[in-house]
Amino acid sequence: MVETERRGEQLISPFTIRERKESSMLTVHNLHKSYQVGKTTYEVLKGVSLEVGKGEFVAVMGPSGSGKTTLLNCISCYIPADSGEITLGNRQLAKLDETALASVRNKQLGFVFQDFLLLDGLTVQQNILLPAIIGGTAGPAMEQRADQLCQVFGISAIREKYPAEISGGEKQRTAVARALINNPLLILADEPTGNLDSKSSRAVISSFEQAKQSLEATIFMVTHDSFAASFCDRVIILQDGVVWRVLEKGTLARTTFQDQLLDAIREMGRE
Ligand SMILES: Nc1ncnc2c1ncn2[C@@H]1O[C@H](COP(=O)(O)OP(=O)(O)OP(=O)(O)O)[C@@H](O)[C@H]1O
Repeated sequence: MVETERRGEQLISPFTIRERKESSMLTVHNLHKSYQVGKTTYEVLKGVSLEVGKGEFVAVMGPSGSGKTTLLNCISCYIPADSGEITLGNRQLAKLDETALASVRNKQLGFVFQDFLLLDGLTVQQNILLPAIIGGTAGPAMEQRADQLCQVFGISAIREKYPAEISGGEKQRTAVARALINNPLLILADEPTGNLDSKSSRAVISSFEQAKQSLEATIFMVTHDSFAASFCDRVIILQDGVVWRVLEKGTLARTTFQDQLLDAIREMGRE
């Protein structure tokens, strides 16, 4: 019998997820995660299943406390899930030891954080090379890749400058270039437009679009921002630790897709 689970209005079949695995960069299957606070156990992820295909730009939205950051932290290998499967490329994360997980974090994942976390004492080029330096792969080939990334993101002219000497938009593009230096399987972005005005948010999203188009990057972004999410191929909405709905952009205009997202969020609030 084919096992299915009803999550809000969405019917999820584990077999649908497995069938699509061939082109998947990330597969999350029936993920559970609880936190223990004193004697109380809080179940935060209650069976999350989702899939991100190679070259897709996917957002996760949902109300505060719905489990978005917890999900991201499990995928990032920062916290262990209680049960379920996370597969990155063709590797199941639960089967890896600490050393292998550290290597996945450094070489196969790229991170973009809300405040970008550039190191003030390093130039733009050195910041971009940082994951390669940490991973022990820095050298002429990586320096060449850093130069290529600077070209892709239009920051070649400022590569010898320090973060204090460049604009906010240039910092954001540097952070996205850094996330791509190791040619990761997946970029994980946690509220990358969270503290930004609309012009700077657009700059971040343009960097992701550029990464997707020029470098076939796969991007998984947690956001509260329907404007940022409306540029994505797909938006996964979490509610109370489960996938409530998945919206596909398809051929819709960005503004129409954003309206659909806002309608869905309003509908969720009425339930
Ligand atoms: N380390 C922890 N220990 C105990 N409870 C936690 C811990 N981290 C998160 N939680 C709880 O788990 C729930 C989900 O948190 P999470 O940060 O994943 O939600 P979120 O959807 O990212 O929220 P937000 O949009 O506000 O960032 C919340 O109720 C939170 O208080």
